[in-house]
Amino acid sequence: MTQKKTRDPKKMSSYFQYEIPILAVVTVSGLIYNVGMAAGPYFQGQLVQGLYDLLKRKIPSSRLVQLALLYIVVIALVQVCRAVKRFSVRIFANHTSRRMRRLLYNALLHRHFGDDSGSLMTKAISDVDSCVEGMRKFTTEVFDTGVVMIAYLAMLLYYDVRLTFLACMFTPMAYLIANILKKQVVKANRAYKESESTLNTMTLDRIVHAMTYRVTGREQAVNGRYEKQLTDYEHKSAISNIFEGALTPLYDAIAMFGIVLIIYFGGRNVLHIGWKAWNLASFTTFLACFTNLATKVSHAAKLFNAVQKAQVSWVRIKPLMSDPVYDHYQKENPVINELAFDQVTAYYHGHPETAVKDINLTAASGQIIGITGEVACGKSLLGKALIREADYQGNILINGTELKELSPHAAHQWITYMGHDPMLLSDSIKNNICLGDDLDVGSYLKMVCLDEEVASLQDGPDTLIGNGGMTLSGGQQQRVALARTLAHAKPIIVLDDPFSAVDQATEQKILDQLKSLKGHIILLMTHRVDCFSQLDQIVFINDHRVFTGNHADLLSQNKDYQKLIEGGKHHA
Ligand SMILES: Nc1ncnc2c1ncn2[C@@H]1O[C@H](COP(=O)(O)OP(=O)(O)OP(=O)(O)O)[C@@H](O)[C@H]1O
Repeated sequence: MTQKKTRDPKKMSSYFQYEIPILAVVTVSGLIYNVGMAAGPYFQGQLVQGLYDLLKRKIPSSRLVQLALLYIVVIALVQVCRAVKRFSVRIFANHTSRRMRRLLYNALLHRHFGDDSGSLMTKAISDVDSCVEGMRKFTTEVFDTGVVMIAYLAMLLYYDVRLTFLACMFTPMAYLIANILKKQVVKANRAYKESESTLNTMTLDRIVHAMTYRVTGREQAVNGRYEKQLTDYEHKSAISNIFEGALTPLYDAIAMFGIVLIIYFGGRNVLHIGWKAWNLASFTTFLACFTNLATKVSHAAKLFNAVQKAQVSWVRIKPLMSDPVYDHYQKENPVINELAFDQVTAYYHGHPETAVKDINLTAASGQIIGITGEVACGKSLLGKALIREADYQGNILINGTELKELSPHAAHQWITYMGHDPMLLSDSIKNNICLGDDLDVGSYLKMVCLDEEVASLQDGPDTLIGNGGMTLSGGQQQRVALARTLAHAKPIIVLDDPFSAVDQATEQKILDQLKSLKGHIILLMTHRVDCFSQLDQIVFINDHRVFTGNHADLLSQNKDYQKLIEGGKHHA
């Protein structure tokens, strides 16, 4: 799929720039809606005046009905614009959320964050949500607060300049107080977010290491620490909520003082002893406009809170938003003709004792290579050498080019890797597979025989799977990870033990799907050797050495391989 390159993902303005067309719709509908909102007080005033005139028999009742109908039509139009605006803002937020998530997933795919990547990403995703929510509120409130306030203010000034200034004096006062309290709101929110984050980490740690803590007698100490953190979290969340919840009514109350002045001076205007000569309509319109304006002041404070919250989250995700590696990829995957290992000796960095020697293999497009051997013989090592997480001597050649001569970005165009740990995100099944791309998730679920199981879930592919995919079984987690790998498959696919948690019948079905893939070389590291007779070549690692050939030849020539196969069959 094509995705426009993010200009500077570390700048928040870039995310607005991308959505200029939809923001244009927001602007037009937002302006009509909010300027139209000022029509409400105008019509209310006219209706009050009309009612008064009707009672005094100055106008016929049909005139009032006409006015009421016109009011309904105008309000209906304004509401249509409101719906269009809200819908467009949602689209803007969805696009932005997708773009940010995509960058995060990209960072996950291409950068090493240690073993904690899954939970790091899960926290980052929740930050993206708060950040986008802040951007959405900002975009909404620019119109619903900013524009509408200008419209109301213009109306007030039109009716009585002096009274407008007098009554509106209290509005800047509310802002001033909001500004003074700003630091406290941010501080309380930051403390709350930090406490929440620590609690999340501790919860995860408590679940993951529950057994270890129990066995080593540390369970009580851990529980104690956890309870303490929970109390801290409750305390900080309460303070943060008090700041957020209590401030709005305070701003409202201050801003509403102006009403007293309007009733007094406006009353004088109606009695024709004030600054202006008003009728009932003017008084009602002025009062309604002011009340609406004052209410909007509190929205401005809300907007400020939302932006502050978004900023806290943005600061945390910003470092992850850089380097959109995806954008360096070519649109089409390159074509693989041959992958060759030529006299390769591979070993983990700084651990020559792990070396596996004599790796010689030439694989062609469309082949599946089975890699096996005893436990801890170095099967993963071969895949790790390909993604440069392990060292090697000799040559690994992709279409004749030495792997070490390729830049990390270029190398990434060639290889997709699925390791032991599925590293699933606390997100939906669909998002875990698509990682922000527009893909037909159904076809990938089918490839890994997960389509029926997912269809039976209440939300189907949109089902949320919890941290690390904990609401799924081990086999399901493995198949979601495999679907993700296949959904982003490059010409060389490395699958390290992808079937360890699935039954043999399912394994066979998935293997049939893998066999039907065109244009790939698949390296399949596995202990499960029953399918080996169906594979194109076998790499057998034994005692730090590698033997390559087809299954039948190895079986007849290599006694250790024979033993392994017999053992495998025995265990199957
Ligand atoms: N990052 C590492 N650094 C150093 N040594 C490692 C590292 N990872 C694994 N090893 C060691 O290297 C050897 C080969 O490990 P590797 O995981 O490649 O084997 P494997 O055949 O894939 O294992 P398994 O049968 O468990 O899948 C083992 O002795 C292991 O302890």
